[in-house]
Amino acid sequence: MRSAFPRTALLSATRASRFLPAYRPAARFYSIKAEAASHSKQRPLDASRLAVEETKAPKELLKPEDLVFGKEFTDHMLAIEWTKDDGWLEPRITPYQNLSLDPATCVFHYAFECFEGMKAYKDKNGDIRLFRPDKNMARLNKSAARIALPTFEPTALVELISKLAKLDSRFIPAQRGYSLYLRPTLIGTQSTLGVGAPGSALLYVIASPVGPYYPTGFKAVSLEATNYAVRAWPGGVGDKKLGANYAPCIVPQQEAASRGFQQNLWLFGEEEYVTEVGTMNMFAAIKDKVTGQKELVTAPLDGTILEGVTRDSVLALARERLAPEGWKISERKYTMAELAEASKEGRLLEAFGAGTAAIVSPIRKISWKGELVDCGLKETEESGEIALKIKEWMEAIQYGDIEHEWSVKV
Ligand SMILES: Cc1ncc(COP(=O)(O)O)c(C=O)c1O
Repeated sequence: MRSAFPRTALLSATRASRFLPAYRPAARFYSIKAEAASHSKQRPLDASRLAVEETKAPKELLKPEDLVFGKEFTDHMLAIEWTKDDGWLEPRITPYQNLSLDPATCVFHYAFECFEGMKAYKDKNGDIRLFRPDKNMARLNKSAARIALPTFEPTALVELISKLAKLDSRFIPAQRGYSLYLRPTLIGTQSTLGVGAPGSALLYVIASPVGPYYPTGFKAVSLEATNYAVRAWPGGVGDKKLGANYAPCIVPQQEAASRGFQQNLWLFGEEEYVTEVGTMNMFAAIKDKVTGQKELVTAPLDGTILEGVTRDSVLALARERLAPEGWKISERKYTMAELAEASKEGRLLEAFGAGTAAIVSPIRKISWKGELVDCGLKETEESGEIALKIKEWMEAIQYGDIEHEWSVKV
């Protein structure tokens, strides 16, 4: 494979000797003394210090149609250690490899972990593009700050991720619908059972080539509204992308699946506000009972939903392109009862989830309190008009068919 890097960026022999078969975080050398040390010497994340060790055993590429989400990983990974004493150490791109962590490492005990999900796309000229990476960086920093992990310079991490995406670009099939899913992950690595702010951390990024979410076109999903468990609450951490938010969601998801529903819909409070669909933000297109005004509505950022990058993009595109056609675009609280009433009266035009993985995921029915709320699709339809339009608009930007400030060529 041709190097995407100038020779000068390659590791010198002495630096290379620091590479062990697995990462051995500086955490194990972290001492109590370090805790008392001043923060003044902390170095910021600096992309210019990147050291690259290219793999000597490039993986065989799978056929695009055989890709399964999150199962295959590229040849390389990016890793940057942080210590309270020194700040961010030298970023490294190395062959994809195991981590080596002490069993007492705080991430395993107290869930010092946050992550991001973002994608790199190959455009028609073969150039690699990231979609709104600044948004993912901002969210990762917010998540990190909430759980006492270090924050970083967003532009430096985008630069480093860009280098990883470029180096492993052969893994991104050129066909439409394919992309490279990037998973920046930040963990506390201090080895201690004491509960406190980690004195060391590891920020790493792995990359997984992925195919279209709906290889044969949209397939509308049916949901089960969950009102016996709560995903997030005001003042909690449901608006941060912490690993700890995800494991508790699996049982309600399994419950929904056991009754034949593909996803669960998270409701909140006695009012049963609609919040999120599984791991997507939720949108509904409703006609007003009195005025007939068409409204695209999604829950507000009140701490009970994740601040989705797709949600923000859908809102921006809708405000730009649907509002002039007479649509009202709203971020407001709405309830399951409101959806059920609109459905009964034929005013629920369509509903869909929105997230990085699928862009939009049309919804056919929602099971709620023993009734099936119809979300406006005809038997023969798998998507409503708005969801379809939004998917097309988003893809045109992501794949660089049109130049747009959201699509960052690396
Ligand atoms: C809980 C939750 N909500 C919403 C989203 C959608 O966010 P985004 O559009 O940034 O992918 C995700 C996906 O990451 C999620 O995990």
